[in-house]
Order: sequence, then C-alpha cells, then structure tokens
Amino acid sequence: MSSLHVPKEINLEFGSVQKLGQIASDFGATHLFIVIDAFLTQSPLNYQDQLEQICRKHSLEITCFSDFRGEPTTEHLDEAISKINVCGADCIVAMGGGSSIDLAKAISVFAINRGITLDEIEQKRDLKRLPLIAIPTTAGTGSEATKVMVITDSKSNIKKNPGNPKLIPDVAILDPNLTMSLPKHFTVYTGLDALAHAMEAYVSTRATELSNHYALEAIKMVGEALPRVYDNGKDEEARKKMLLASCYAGIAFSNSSTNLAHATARPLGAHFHIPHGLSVALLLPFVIEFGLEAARERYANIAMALGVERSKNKEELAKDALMIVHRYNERFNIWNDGFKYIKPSEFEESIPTLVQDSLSGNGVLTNQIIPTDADVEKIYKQLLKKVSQYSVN
Ligand SMILES: NC(=O)c1ccc[n+]([C@@H]2O[C@H](COP(=O)([O-])OP(=O)(O)OC[C@H]3O[C@@H](n4cnc5c(N)ncnc54)[C@H](O)[C@@H]3O)[C@@H](O)[C@H]2O)c1
Ligand SMILES: [Fe+2]
Repeated sequence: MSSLHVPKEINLEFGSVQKLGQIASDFGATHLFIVIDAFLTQSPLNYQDQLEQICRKHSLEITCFSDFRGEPTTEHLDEAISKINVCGADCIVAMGGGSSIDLAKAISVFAINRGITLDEIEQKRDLKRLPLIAIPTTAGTGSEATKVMVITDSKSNIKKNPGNPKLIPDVAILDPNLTMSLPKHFTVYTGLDALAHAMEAYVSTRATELSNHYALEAIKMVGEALPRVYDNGKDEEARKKMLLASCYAGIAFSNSSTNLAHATARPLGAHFHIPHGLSVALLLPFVIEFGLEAARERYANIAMALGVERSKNKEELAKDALMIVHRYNERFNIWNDGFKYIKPSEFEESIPTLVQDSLSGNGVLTNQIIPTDADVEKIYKQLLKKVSQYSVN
C-alpha cells in the first residue's frame, strides 16, 4: 500500500510570507518563538524586522532565537530550550535553511517533552510537539515537508537524523522572494541536495508509487531550473521552480528514504564541516556509479526526467544520468569547492572512521545493493582521487 505524509498546508507564491500572521492566529497562537538564521536578521535582508511587522498586525507576541551559526547541534538546542522555557511561547516558526528548520523541529518537541532523547524520537508513535510553521529560505533540504530532523550530538560529534511523521511541520510557507538573496555557491549546494533527495528516493527499495511521482517531478524541475538560477540568481521563475522542487524532493524522500549518498555524506559534514549539500554533491556521482547496474531502469527514467532523449536504450540512458551529475559538478565548481575542505592526507587517514560512521546508521539498508565496508571505502577513495586532481590545478 502506498501512503503519503505531507504538511497540512503548503503555500507557494511570491509574498506568501505575509500570510504568517493569519496562519499563526488560525492556530490560536498568541506568542511565536521564531527560529531565524542569524545571517537573515542582518542588514540588508532584515527578515526579523519584516516578521515583527507581519506579526504586529495580528497582535502576536514574538521571541526570536538567532544565536546559532552553521548546522544545528544539541548545544544550540539546549540554549533555545532555556529561552523558550522563560518566554512560554505557544507556536514555533522556522525561517532559514534546513539548519533553522531542523532546530525549530527539535525545539517544538523538546519544549514539551522533558527528558526525551534524540534517539527516542524515532520510536515514539504519539509524539507531541508545539505547532510548527516552516518558511524555507534555501531551496534544498525540503525540511519544511519532511519527517526528519538532522542534529549533531555535540558530545559524540555524530550527526543524528531521527525521523517521525509527527515532525512534519503543520504549515510550509514557500515564498521564492526569500531565496533570491542566496549566494551562488549555496544555491548549487542546496539545489544538488534536492536533486540527490529525489534521485535517492526514486532508487530506494522503499520507493512507492506516490513518492515516485514527487521524485520524478522534482528531478525534472531541478534539471530545468538549477542551471538557470546558477547563471542568474535573479531569475524569479527558476527560483520558484527550485523551491517547489526542493519541497517535492523532501516529500519524496520523507515517504521513501535517502540512501548511500546521504549515508556517506553525513560523516563528511561531521568531521570536515563541509556544508550538507556540498558533501552530498561530492559523493553522488560515485554512489550512482556503484548502483547503476542494479537500478538501471530507474536511472534511465531519471535521465528522461532530466531531458535526455527517450529513443536511447536503457543502458545508455542510465549512463547519461550519471554523466549529467558529473557534468553538474564540473559546471557548478563542486570539485574545486570540495578541495577547499578536503585536505588529501588528512582525508586519507580518516577513511576507516568515515566508513564505519557511514555504515553505523540505517542509511544504507534501503540501497538497491547493500554496500560492504570495501564498497564504501572505494567510494571515498574515488572522491579523494577526484578532489586531489584539483589540488594540482
Ligand atoms: N530535515 C531534513 O529533512 C533535512 C534534509 C536534508 C538536509 N538537512 C539538514 O539541513 C542542514 C542544511 O540546510 P541547508 O542546506 O538549507 O543550509 P543552511 O540552513 O545551513 O544554510 C546555508 C547557508 O545559507 C545561508 N542562507 C540561508 N538562506 C539564505 C538566504 N535566503 N540568503 C542568503 N543566505 C542564506 C545561511 O546563513 C547559511 O550560511 C544540514 O544540517 C542538513 O543535514 C535536513
Ligand atoms: Fe540532504
């Protein structure tokens, strides 16, 4: 049976952030705890001021939490919980990329479940949380529509990603205006993350008819819009398409799964502080190569969604899907950017740990072929070889 978990409401339009006050009032909220990326509170963006104005019109009290940088950790979460315990807000709003939305998801749970641990969240069927409204400002994670939150445990330095359908935000507000300021490099990192979500969801052994629909639509939209937003960040139509693609890709993987590209990328984020989208983009081509034979027909369909001519045979089409992803990495400077974070000798020494961390979670169990330690080691070595070529250029 195919079933689909999605937010109760998704708004997609330029200017839709203006609806926040009304949406929160409809929940009966009186005091919003706004988790906002620190960068977005600064001039010239001043999104915090904009939110305050929108909320004032509806007589909503607000408390902002923006004391965090980078991807969220349990330390950030503890600080936020201390703050919300004092102000007593009754609704959480997230504005930012996946980092802000995931932190907001965690706050919505930990604010009313004293003593719960990240590991317990996945198992708890009747998980309660505060109402949650998500406003993404990157087009990549789709966290506004997913049941997953990614938080690094500050003690173990492991990126944890508990999933529970109760974590899906109640409302997603997709306002493409908010993504127009995203710099080129984050535009492609996050855009390739969305592509990876959709591709991995589509080739997963947990894929369903419903998740496949969202996955293929997302792949098609990324293929059309990502090169356009890379060339011109002010292309409004393409920005809107990327935001929708990211949301669809989120729905796809949240109702199917991600796979080996995410399982191998997560330790790169934790050990080398590589931005999430970049770490996934660096590994995706090698992971596709590993699974190409086993999921040939699926990769052929992906190639067609990316616009490759249908007259080719399945084997050629599947290889084209791989070639397109390699081409994106060249065109969007992914290898060069990867080299800024990966120092070859340090990376080589870490490979055994990276392999162990990738295989320690359940992230590889839905791969068409379950990889061995040696398979994962080979994937990291392929990446090392590739970025090493850039060190001499
Ligand atoms: N919950 C999920 O379903 C899910 C899925 C994939 C990834 N993730 C997690 O999400 C996090 C990454 O999120 P992300 O890729 O969206 O990046 P991010 O939220 O970390 O933001 C990346 C950078 O972009 C900046 N930024 C954000 N919006 C901007 C805008 N409109 N204009 C200018 N700058 C802006 C931020 O300040 C930050 O420096 C990681 O922790 C990753 O593991 C979660
Ligand atoms: Fe991702």
